[in-house]
Amino acid sequence: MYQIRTYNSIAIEGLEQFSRDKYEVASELPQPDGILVRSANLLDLVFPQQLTAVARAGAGVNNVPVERCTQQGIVVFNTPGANANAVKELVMAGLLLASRGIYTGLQFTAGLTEIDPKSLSTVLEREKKNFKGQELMGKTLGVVGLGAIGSNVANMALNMGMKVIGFDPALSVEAAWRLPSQVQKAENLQQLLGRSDYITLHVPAIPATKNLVNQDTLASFKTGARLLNFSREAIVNTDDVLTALDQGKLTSYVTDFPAPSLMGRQDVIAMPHLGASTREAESNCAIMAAQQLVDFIEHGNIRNSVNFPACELERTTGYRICFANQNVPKVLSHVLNLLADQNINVVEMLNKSKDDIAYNILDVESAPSPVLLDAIAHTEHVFHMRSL
Ligand SMILES: NC(=O)c1ccc[n+]([C@@H]2O[C@H](COP(=O)([O-])OP(=O)(O)OC[C@H]3O[C@@H](n4cnc5c(N)ncnc54)[C@H](O)[C@@H]3O)[C@@H](O)[C@H]2O)c1
Ligand SMILES: O=C(O)CC[C@@H](O)C(=O)O
Repeated sequence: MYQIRTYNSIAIEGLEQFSRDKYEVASELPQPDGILVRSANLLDLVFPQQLTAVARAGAGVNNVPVERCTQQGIVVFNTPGANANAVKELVMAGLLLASRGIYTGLQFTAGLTEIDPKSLSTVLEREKKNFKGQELMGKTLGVVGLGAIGSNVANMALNMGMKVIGFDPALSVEAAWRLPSQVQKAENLQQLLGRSDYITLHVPAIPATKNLVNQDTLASFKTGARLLNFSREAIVNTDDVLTALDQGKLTSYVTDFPAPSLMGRQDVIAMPHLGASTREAESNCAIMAAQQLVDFIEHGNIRNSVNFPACELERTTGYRICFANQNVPKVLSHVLNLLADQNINVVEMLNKSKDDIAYNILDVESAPSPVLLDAIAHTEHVFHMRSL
């Protein structure tokens, strides 16, 4: 039996991907083969010896120690795009909340519980001037990060009659194809910031994006701009945003990742990390993460890993050897020689690399002996090996 340890509540549709005759799935398992996680912080977790994979049911992997996983031969998966629509829809709500007096207006009407019913309509009509807003149509939205979410947001904004300008220095070819041609491409971040009435952030939390919005970049914002952060808290310097709000440089800040100092302000719309909290997104992410785990644990196939190369081979024989090694010459040829020395024929093989890591799947005609497997596992530069 394989063991899968869950670190958050995972949608049932995902858990159903693990057949009961092969898997034990629970939140308390000491020696898991795989981990399934959403936002739980694994940064300080000591990984058990036999752990081979961590699957993040979601996009951001800043809660997983990816580099340490790589060093230990642990494959980290995420689920690109699986919750993008859910986030896009909440960004749409965020744009409206930043534009109209919805939030303050709701607070006002909710406070009218004691009012004389006969005067209600008079009071509402008299006070509504306090909650006047502006329309989105014709305004410019700056989208920072044009991946799965950013490109969806760009599309949605165009459909709402906004102009859209985008910035993404590492846009993938796939994401570029998804992007509507009407999205203007900013040459740099400053150009985007200077032209946008609304700015929405859709970048990963990585060292390069830490404090992306800070005192200096805020200086490039249009006076009165509105900022939306559905990415991560670390991307924005909260103190600098508070100063910009106090000085009127920013009109409002909508965030799914509020810091304590933002609470209770009328110009901050703070949400409790709700971006991916829809039935559909939770189900999509859980199914995708679970299927990727199963395919890796049972067949060694790698799809949507953030630290290992994509490597998928349909099974051609009953004996499969998978191994990972530092991406240096002669490792694969050495392993092939070991197999040849034992008269083991390779029927199909795939070798892929990503940065410093190479990963190999070898389908062989006959069963490799434990001694041979041991020799492969101890080949110089090989740091992970499984016989499946
Ligand atoms: N609020 C939520 O619940 C929620 C849900 C999903 C994702 N997220 C966050 O949103 C982030 C983006 O998600 P995604 O699915 O669009 O990921 P993605 O990988 O598809 O897109 C991220 C894009 O950001 C770009 N990028 C990286 N650094 C950049 C920089 N300095 N400037 C501009 N662009 C840059 C990348 O090239 C990529 O195209 C995630 O990493 C996660 O932190 C939040
Ligand atoms: O699991 C969640 O609720 C949030 C996931 C989200 O932050 C992500 O990065 O995909």
